[in-house]
Amino acid sequence: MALNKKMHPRNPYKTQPSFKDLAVKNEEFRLHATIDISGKVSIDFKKAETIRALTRALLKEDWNLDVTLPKEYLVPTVPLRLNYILWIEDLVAALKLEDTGSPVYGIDIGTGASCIYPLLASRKNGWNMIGVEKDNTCLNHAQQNVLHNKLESLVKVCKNDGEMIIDTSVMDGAFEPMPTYFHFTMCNPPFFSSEEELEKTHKSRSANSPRPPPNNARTGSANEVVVEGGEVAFVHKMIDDSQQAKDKIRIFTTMLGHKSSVSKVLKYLKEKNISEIASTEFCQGHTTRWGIAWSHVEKLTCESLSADNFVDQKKQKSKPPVRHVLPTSNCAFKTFDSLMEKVKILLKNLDLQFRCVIKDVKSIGYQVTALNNTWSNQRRKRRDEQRMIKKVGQPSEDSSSTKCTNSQTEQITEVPTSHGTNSSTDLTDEPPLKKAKLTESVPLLVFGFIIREEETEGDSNSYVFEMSWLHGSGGKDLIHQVMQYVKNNLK
Ligand SMILES: C[S@@+](CC[C@H](N)C(=O)[O-])C[C@H]1O[C@@H](n2cnc3c(N)ncnc32)[C@H](O)[C@@H]1O
Repeated sequence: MALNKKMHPRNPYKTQPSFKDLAVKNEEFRLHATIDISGKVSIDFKKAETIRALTRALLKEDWNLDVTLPKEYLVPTVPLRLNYILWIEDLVAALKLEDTGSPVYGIDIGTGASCIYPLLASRKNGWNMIGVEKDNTCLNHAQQNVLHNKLESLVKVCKNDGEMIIDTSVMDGAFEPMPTYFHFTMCNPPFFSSEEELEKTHKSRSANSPRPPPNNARTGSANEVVVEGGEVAFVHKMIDDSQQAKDKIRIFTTMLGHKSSVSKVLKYLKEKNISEIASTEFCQGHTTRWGIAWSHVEKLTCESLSADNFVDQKKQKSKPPVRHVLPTSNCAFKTFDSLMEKVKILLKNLDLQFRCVIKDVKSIGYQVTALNNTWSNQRRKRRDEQRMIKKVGQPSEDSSSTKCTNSQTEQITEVPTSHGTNSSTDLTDEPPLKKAKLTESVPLLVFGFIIREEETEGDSNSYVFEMSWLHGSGGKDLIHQVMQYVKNNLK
């Protein structure tokens, strides 16, 4: 799996998984792995069985999902599926749909035999998902996969046998209580218009094509990947259907398999007077896919949903993250858990909204939102505060600006934060996200913040901090300031 740097910043497979570790942990995968004389473990991506074993192993070992992938059916690649889910996380977060306090509800159109998107989205984020499927065999397998992984309270599988691709009747009674609306739809549509096109695409890339032959074995039945008119016709129909579903679903999204389809779909959205549009690329290894999102919510003024802005966002994302490496030997926090407690205190002190998006034993990733700049001029604010204390003889009521030095953080655990009722004595609780209307102004800064412990040569490990700008009115340079604040307060 040649993975590249253009993956979503929070995609855990940005760093190629160790096949050696996977082979040690997972017996089924081990049977497909070979080890060379230098001890390097590799696999043959041209064999469908091997791809299947790899996907099953990653789902099992990284996501605790035991998924049956029937022969002759599409084998989903996990890094790509995550790239799509992570993008939806960004859309949901940037639109503040989550902030209404209700759980997230989504619909996966054409969920396939694996039911991969609902399983991953519910396991990873606790989202409530409906997987819709037309093909009976896929439907049965999808249902079994949900039951086998005990996710039936979060994932419902529904048959679609009507003409509509987006049919809101699947929402009726799926969840109790019924949500007022669903947050999003997602779809990996059949890409091809005929079996000939499918064959041609595959062959043209293997013989005299200037493009290199596909690295991976082809998987999937014609039923799954072929539809009349191909993906463009399928998505156009989905756009038409979305008009009728606009009161019940906030964002509609789809993946596209051909670059040439992107401009056609964007043009169609414009023709339908849909102005709230976003697009992105999903990059993983040698394969690129495209994502399109649209919304019918009127006056949905969120810059992350505008196509132009999204292009900028993409450019920003491809820039390397701001990084800080701190050897554990130079750090007061000797365990990863104690460091994380400290980081959370720092984020809370700055009044930043944050939610965990990836978690592992030695790594954690947050999406962080700043509505205001609370990190600049901390020293001056502290001096003013001290002067006030001396003058009045007691701390001022707004003590939030005094919460930033190491010496004070231990007391902070007893001090109510400016979230009002949220006294942060329990540091494991993340602050609740503030309620916001969809039309509320754009945040100053939204960034991904990954902290992990890395093995380094010698006696001590290092803590690595990475901040990746996502969007926000203040521009990307602000993350340097936030990183500086974190550095200053971790000494
Ligand atoms: C390319 S596969 C995607 C499977 C899975 N979501 C994945 O990403 O691996 C497309 C799926 O959509 C299903 N499908 C095609 N038309 C559909 C429709 N109108 N409604 C629901 N599912 C449909 C196919 O049966 C197939 O399982």
